Amino acid sequence: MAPQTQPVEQPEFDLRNYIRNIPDFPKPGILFHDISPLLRNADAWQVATGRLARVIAPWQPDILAGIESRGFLTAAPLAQRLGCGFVMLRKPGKLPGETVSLDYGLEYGHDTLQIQVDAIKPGQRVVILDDLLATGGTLAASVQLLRNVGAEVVGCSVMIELTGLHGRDKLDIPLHSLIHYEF
Ligand SMILES: O=P(O)(O)OC[C@H]1O[C@H](OP(=O)(O)OP(=O)(O)O)[C@H](O)[C@@H]1O
Ligand SMILES: Nc1ncnc2[nH]cnc12
Repeated sequence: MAPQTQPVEQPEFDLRNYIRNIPDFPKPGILFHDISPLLRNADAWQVATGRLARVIAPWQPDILAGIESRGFLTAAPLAQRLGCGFVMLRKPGKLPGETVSLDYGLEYGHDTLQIQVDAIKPGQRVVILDDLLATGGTLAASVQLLRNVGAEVVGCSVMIELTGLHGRDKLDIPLHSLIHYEF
């Protein structure tokens, strides 16, 4: 087996080359930004998580919260790397024990996220991670849900931001994104 090379962080390493853009998925008119090629390329994944770690570390979080399901992909390994705890924000009916829920509006319809009531100790500093910011409804609801259980939400980070949907306008905390598309 060839020795594993240490991926070097190069500013010119363009993560967009590892995002596959698929028209009309899951519905006509949606351009789906698929992160699967990035996840399966060891160098691209190292570069992406390294860049995320450098942004998140100065926020000095105690906890990284991942939004089901693609938010788990970055939140769990980064929590381990940064010495933080990892907390799950899940879709309804998945978490055992006492939970707190928040309903939020989507472009069409609504959705719900849940957290375990004892997931956060009062005042713990939390950074929220997800794969993608579109309308911002999911992240804005996550901020509120975490505040409802006592968190101090100090920032959020996504791999992809769709700037044309102005999701960041729904947030009152710093948002960092690695890659931008208009839609
Ligand atoms: O900014 P918004 O308009 O709220 O949309 C962004 C959300 O949509 C996707 O989640 P999805 O519900 O598809 O879940 P998944 O990660 O389980 O595929 C994505 O992973 C974000 O969580
Ligand atoms: N355009 C998009 N691509 C990938 N995931 C999404 N989640 C919401 N909108 C999305």
